[in-house]
Amino acid sequence: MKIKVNQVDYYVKVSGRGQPTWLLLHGFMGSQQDFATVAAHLPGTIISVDLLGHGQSTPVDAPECYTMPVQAEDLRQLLLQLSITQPINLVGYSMGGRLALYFALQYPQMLAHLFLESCTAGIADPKERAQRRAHDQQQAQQLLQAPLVEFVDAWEQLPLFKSQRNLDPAIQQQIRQQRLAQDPRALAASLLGMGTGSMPNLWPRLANLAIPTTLITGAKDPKFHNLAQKMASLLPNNQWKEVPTAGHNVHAEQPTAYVRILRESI
Ligand SMILES: C=C(O[C@H]1C=C[C@H](C(=O)CCC(=O)O)[C@@H](C(=O)O)[C@@H]1O)C(=O)O
Repeated sequence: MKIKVNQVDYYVKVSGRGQPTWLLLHGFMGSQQDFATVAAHLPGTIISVDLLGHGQSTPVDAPECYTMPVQAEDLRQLLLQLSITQPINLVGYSMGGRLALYFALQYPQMLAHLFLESCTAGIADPKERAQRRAHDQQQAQQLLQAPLVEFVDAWEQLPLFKSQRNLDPAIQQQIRQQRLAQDPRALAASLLGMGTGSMPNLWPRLANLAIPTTLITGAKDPKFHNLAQKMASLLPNNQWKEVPTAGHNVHAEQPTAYVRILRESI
């Protein structure tokens, strides 16, 4: 179904019923389809959303619409429109994890449990942050000037996704087709508006996040293993679950282990 929030039509899929309630946030170039397998094996009510500019939600090419404050407020209003009044379990993967972390810091009263899969709290060092922002801007320009297929081809070669080559070819193709179906203008705006180089530095705020938090990483993703290790040292109420045979996208590579972590953590 489509839910209008601040002139944006968000595509939302609601499955199951009763408690607990889950909200699942996909990653960059993803959609609610990413979590279809996971959603089918969770108890209660599962809300999957196509984030702004992704999937079937309105493609907007204004970067200022993609900032974390705007997107987190949109998600808050979306939950209110769905009459969600009980604290929910919020699950975010990669870009969706960065947004989930920001949402948790802004609206802690709305959450029962926070799950952060393969994500970061931003970049604290100003020089590193500027370098990343420049990289995000360069990638945004490529999205605007070159065929999307060239961007997707390069993206698939990132070290984070090397372990995905062990996936069933049909699943690999599904992930690829989902990326190719995105609106490149919206993807560029997303990178500029809330890319890792643009998002607020949330590291100083982690010590104040009292919500039970579960960090999830794949052992074949050293970069985000190290980020999770640093987050685990700062979050006051957390557990860290690492899946030995997975890379960056744990839920796609090891869905059974992933669902077990979610179900056993709440
Ligand atoms: C490449 C890096 O950063 C990107 C990697 C993962 C994030 C993501 O959402 C990937 C989704 C997917 O393709 O499965 C993405 C993000 O958080 O927006 C990052 O830009 C890196 O080395 O940090």
